[in-house]
Amino acid sequence: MSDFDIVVIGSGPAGQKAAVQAAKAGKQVALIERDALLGGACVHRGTIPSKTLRENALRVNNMRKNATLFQFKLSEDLEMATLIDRLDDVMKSHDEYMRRQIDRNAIKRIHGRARFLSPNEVEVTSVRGKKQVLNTDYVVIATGSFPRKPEQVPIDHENIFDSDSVLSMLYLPKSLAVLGGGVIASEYASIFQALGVRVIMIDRYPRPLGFLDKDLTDNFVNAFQDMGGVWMGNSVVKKVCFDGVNDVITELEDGRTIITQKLLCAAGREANVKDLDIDNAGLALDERGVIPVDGQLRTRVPNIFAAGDVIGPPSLASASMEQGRRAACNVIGLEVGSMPEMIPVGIYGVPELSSVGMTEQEARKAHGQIIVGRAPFSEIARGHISGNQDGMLKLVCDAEGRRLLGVQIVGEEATELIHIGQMALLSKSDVDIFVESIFNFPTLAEAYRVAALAVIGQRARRNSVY
Ligand SMILES: Cc1cc2nc3c(=O)[nH]c(=O)nc-3n(C[C@H](O)[C@H](O)[C@H](O)COP(=O)(O)OP(=O)(O)OC[C@H]3O[C@@H](n4cnc5c(N)ncnc54)[C@H](O)[C@@H]3O)c2cc1C
Ligand SMILES: NC(=O)c1ccc[n+]([C@@H]2O[C@H](COP(=O)([O-])OP(=O)(O)OC[C@H]3O[C@@H](n4cnc5c(N)ncnc54)[C@H](O)[C@@H]3O)[C@@H](O)[C@H]2O)c1
Repeated sequence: MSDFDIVVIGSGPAGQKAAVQAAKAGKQVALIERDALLGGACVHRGTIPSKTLRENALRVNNMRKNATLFQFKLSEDLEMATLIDRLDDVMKSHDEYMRRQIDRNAIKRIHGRARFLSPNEVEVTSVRGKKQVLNTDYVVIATGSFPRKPEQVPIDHENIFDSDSVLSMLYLPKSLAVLGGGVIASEYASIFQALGVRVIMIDRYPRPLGFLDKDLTDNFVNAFQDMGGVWMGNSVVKKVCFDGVNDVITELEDGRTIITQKLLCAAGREANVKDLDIDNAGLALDERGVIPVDGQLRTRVPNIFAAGDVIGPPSLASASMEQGRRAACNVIGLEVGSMPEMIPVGIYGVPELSSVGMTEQEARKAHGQIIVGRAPFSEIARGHISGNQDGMLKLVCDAEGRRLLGVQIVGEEATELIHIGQMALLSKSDVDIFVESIFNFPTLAEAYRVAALAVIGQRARRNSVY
């Protein structure tokens, strides 16, 4: 007899949803978390902390933009704690809500470090060193990821930080080098720049966020540079060191040297299996360094499933939650099919960026001729009212100008607005739906209508030519 039907390791977005789904189906579930608080990287070191800092950065940015209305200057030596003042409350309320949810679903919550003894036995060691062994029919691994530490970057969490420690800085620095041009780097670089820090972003690629539509990344780089930030593309970091006094020295492979007060290293993440002894369960990482799974999220060991960052991209809280839920459904035998292919991306930089479906470049490659309609927020009444005129929404359509292929948005509310386009894409609607439907006014959603009219105008011109 097993102690549990399912043992879930990790209480981040993937583990939480897996445990709740399995318990709701009447299974005996244990959720193991090594941290004192529930929620994983998403709540404690990632999504929620960075977005809390961003809220204050947006306030500062808005004050600066409205300098004629307010006499505004950030105080010298501003403590980071002031800038993330709401974070403790946000994290505690999240932990409380998760605890209540776990308890009311009769999930056994166990705090301790889990490791496999065999495919059906998980040993948990508490902080006091007490060990217990859980026998289980199934396991869902949801242990997430941790920041990659490149050899040449000696992260000391005092001068040279990673994304786990960057918010533990005591004071807002005067200058910051950000190593990386991915999502974490772009979010933090633009947030700190909006707060008035002199930020230099360094990446080996020519532009940041290379997977996004070029219009969006151009807009992001321009906005970052307009705030005073420096983007250094095509630059490989060779060595980083603290000078022992005040500054961090970053040497590039081309011989250039950058001196800043602090450095944030955001050079990717690695699957977190350090303590799990996965080989005892018959598992191994693949060549990408993640736990490989099939379309049902099952590993090569039949009773073990995995979900979230530990299985690799897209490495998003949003996708991890759904993977967790689906992993549990597959364990139980509830029909859920495979994961949706169309996953939106939301980047909470300053400005905000969001994308779903094809970029303009991908669509041109796949379809040759396409029609693109743009709506600058400066042409939208709500943009004028709220002072959000810097954004843009772009609809990417097929050559006929009918079928929607993708939606790309930059500017405030981009991550919310994208879902309208996502629903249109999923329901395979023609672009005309945005013109034939009536939206609330004034809203930024009007941008869909304006961009659709631009597409329909080009379609009409094209048809009259042919
Ligand atoms: C700075 C930053 C910002 C981000 N912003 C966003 C965003 O805006 N939107 C978005 O969708 N995604 C965002 N992400 C990504 C998101 O945080 C992750 O995709 C998500 O947290 C992954 O969820 P998970 O459940 O797989 O793992 P995690 O959230 O990493 O949780 C894993 C849990 O497992 C526990 N654990 C690990 N090993 C063991 C063990 N041996 N025993 C017991 N417990 C263990 C850990 O303590 C942890 O609590 C961001 C990430 C970072 C770093
Ligand atoms: N809003 C969101 O959805 C959100 C926010 C943050 C993080 N995340 C997730 O977290 C994951 C990790 O993000 P990340 O930004 O750390 O990783 P990443 O892999 O996206 O980017 C790392 C970057 O570092 C650069 N780099 C590495 N070593 C270098 C060197 N020596 N010199 C110059 N450049 C170097 C790489 O070229 C790359 O562009 C992402 O996959 C993302 O899905 C999502």
